[in-house]
Amino acid sequence: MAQFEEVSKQSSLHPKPAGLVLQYGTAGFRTNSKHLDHIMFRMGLLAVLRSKKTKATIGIMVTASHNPEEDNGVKLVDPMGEMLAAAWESYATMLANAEQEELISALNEIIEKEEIDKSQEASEQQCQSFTSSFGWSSYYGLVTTPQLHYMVCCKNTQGKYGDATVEGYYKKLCQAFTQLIGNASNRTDDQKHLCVDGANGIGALKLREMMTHLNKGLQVTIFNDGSKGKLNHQCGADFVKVQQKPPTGIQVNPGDRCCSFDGDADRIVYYFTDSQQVFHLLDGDKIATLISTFLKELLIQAGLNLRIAVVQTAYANGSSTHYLENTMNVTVRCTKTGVKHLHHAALEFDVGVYFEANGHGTVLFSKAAEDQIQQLAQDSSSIDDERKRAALMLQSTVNVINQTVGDALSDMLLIEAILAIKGMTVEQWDRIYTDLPNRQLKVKVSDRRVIDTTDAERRAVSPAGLQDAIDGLVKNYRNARSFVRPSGTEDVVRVYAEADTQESADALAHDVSLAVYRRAGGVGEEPKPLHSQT
Ligand SMILES: CC(=O)N[C@H]1[C@@H](OP(=O)(O)O)O[C@H](CO)[C@@H](O)[C@@H]1O
Ligand SMILES: [Mg+2]
Repeated sequence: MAQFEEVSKQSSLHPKPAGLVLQYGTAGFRTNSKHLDHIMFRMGLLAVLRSKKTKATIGIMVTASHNPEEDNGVKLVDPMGEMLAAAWESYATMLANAEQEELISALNEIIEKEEIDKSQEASEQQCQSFTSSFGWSSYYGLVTTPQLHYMVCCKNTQGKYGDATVEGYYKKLCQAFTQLIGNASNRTDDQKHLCVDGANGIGALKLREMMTHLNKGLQVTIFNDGSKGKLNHQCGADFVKVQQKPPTGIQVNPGDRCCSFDGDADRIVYYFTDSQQVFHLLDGDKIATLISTFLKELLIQAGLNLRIAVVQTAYANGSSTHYLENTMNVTVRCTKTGVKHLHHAALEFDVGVYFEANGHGTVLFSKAAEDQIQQLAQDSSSIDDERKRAALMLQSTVNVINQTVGDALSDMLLIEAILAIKGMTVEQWDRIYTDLPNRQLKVKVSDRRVIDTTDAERRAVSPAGLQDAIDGLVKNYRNARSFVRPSGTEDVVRVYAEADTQESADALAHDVSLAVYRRAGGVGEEPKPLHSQT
């Protein structure tokens, strides 16, 4: 058929480097940008098929996220703004790795398996979309990843979620924020002030745009705004979380409230240094705790009987899980690493707060929850002032949140509003519970797939004996926990350990790294005791 000839011709202009094999991982394809030309072309093809299948607009995001500048990535966004459906991830991998001459049959295989309409009319449309720059319905240029997710959802819900423009996004979020902080008593300029590390990425530019809609409800100083530093280099949310220290390029005075975005602004972590110059990190777990506590209190005040839960991964600090379950009485679920797993689990509740410890997260409200909140907020009859006020705050909270995906800008507005309403300082927030000291390490092995895990990645089922070894090591420390899993985005095995002291956490992480090295085919030098490794 004509369109396939055209695809063949075009694809030869974007050849696949010989021998290159890539996998659509946790966050799409990601590698050095030099090797991604054919991937971009082929993901355009896949997006057309996905759009045909779902009869909806599909998003394509090109981003390095939290990775170094020379890396890049591409991922597709499904109709409601969620991550690409799992079955299609394997189609993406198949298309990406097909040799030039296999590309058409790979496309045909997808078309057949998914029963995509091949009628004449559909073929003509398909042909047009295949060949005319893949038929972009909108090209948004530079936006944050969550802004794209948001706009895809707006497009496919005929504007019910909001206007499918960046302007519409700012208006919706900022209006909700302004309404929310109407509930905060008079704040000083100091209390309104926040230092933001933009990771030299798109978040810095977009925050600056958003500020013009905020009407002085928040004052920010933006560091690492991309005017000189390199993307994610010694800065950004991932650096701050993993290194447990402030980014370079930011002036932090004791007590200043600071936050870092990652390069595409879908992650956020907060931090401050105290008067002793000690650094305190408020990561995804502390954020989930702050938000879920706020929501739970409002639900009680509003008299709404809705099921609220927090979804975490095995990387969540044990103290956060303990606090949520035992002090807050909130249901906690643990899923595998990767936002799509958390998102999926959060959908099972009326109010599902999900955060990875690294600061990627959001809140999902069920249709029933939104309806009940809305009804109560609009009820002008008999409900008392407290219930009404709580319902209105819940309504604004729903609107300030980007439910499609974790969003640094939206999360930041919500956190700032909660702190303002509660009159809470960053130190008070930090004192809600104390993190268990922890350590993350990486071990290189010849094939990380030899490690298979179960129980939301908390236990290794292979290679034989590894889990027993880990269990034995954990027993040597107090309040200790450790697990290992193959990374989905890097060619390493990740080791996590926590214990009562930093020394113990470091020692346990090292012990477990050695066990992985010895039992799972470690390559290179044996892991050395800590402080020589990061
Ligand atoms: C420990 C950790 O932070 N892992 C990250 C990282 O996945 P790995 O599979 O661990 O490489 O990148 C993912 C994509 O951004 C993110 O979802 C996940 O949380
Ligand atoms: Mg990111």
